[in-house]
Amino acid sequence: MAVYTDINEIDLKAFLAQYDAGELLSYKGIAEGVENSNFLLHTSNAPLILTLYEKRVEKSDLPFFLGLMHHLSERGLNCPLPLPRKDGELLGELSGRPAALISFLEGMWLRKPEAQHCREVGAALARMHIAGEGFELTRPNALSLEGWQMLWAKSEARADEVEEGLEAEIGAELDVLATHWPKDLPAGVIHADLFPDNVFFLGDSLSGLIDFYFACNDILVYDLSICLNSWCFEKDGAYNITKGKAMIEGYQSVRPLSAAEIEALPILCRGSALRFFITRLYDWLTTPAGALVVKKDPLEYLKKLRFHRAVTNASEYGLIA
Ligand SMILES: Nc1ncnc2c1ncn2[C@@H]1O[C@H](COP(=O)(O)OP(=O)(O)OP(=O)(O)O)[C@@H](O)[C@H]1O
Ligand SMILES: N[C@@H](CCO)C(=O)O
Repeated sequence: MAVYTDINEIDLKAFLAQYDAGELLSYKGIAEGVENSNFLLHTSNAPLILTLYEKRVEKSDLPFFLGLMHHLSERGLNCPLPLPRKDGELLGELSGRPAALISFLEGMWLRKPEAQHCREVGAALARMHIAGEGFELTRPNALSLEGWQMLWAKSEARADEVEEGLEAEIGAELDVLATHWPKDLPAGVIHADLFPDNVFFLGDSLSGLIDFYFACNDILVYDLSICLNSWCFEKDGAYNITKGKAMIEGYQSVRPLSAAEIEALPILCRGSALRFFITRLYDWLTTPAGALVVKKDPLEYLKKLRFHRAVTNASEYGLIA
């Protein structure tokens, strides 16, 4: 559940008075999500999402995230649009936390995506990469090689509590990734967390992308590797090559991949599997028992990492040369 910070009606009304958002009719906390506190507001104008940014989001990064949503939305990508206050600022404060109002996107996320949905996600991801061109702010990826090393340093001593032998296995994996991580691939703004719960569909049509709070500048095709990891494996841990093929074809229908990007896919998939393994492991070891948030299973990503380690060629993901 993700309402870490509670709000009261008096403060909320005072907050809303800083916007042209209409009169407050009702509000309720949204249980989904793990990072921030989200509320759905009904006003005499349009419905809105109120987000209170919690501890893992750096306040100094918020102009990047909110500015990016504005930039992408202006370029025709369907994503939430931050509402400016009457003084033009996109960011305010409520209950002692940085807070923003963003437009409500219709749709819901798919619990059981099929290959056709993966194709749409691939195409939408590529459209996002193109729409991100020209965005003037930059943000390095805090969760790339260096960030993984930092989180690992805080977790490695207890890793074997989760599975015997992990300390050695992940230490070796980080060394391989540091040595072989690609350096000269096309880069730009990436979403960096485009999991199924961050993509909305209306029926079978993709209606929008949400949750840009890990967005950053990095290798574009690394973003595709994140989507292959989060959309194209089945619950039993098996890679679904039909979904992978559809996703890559969808991506390439908008932004064809270069030979160098294709060649790098297996190592990028290893990196992105490790990224979610490490953040989940850290949360697993540090979230206090009894916290309201549902902890995500790090071992799901360990399995995926092991799968990618055995991949020798991008064709094993369904890519047809
Ligand atoms: N613009 C929006 N329109 C409609 N619903 C939204 C919007 N933004 C967020 N939500 C709702 O709030 C939920 C949580 O949002 P979000 O994924 O951004 O939270 P989070 O705490 O950053 O989560 P996580 O990083 O775990 O995905 C979404 O699943 C969705 O139900
Ligand atoms: N998508 C991430 C969590 C939040 O960003 C995960 O599944 O580990």
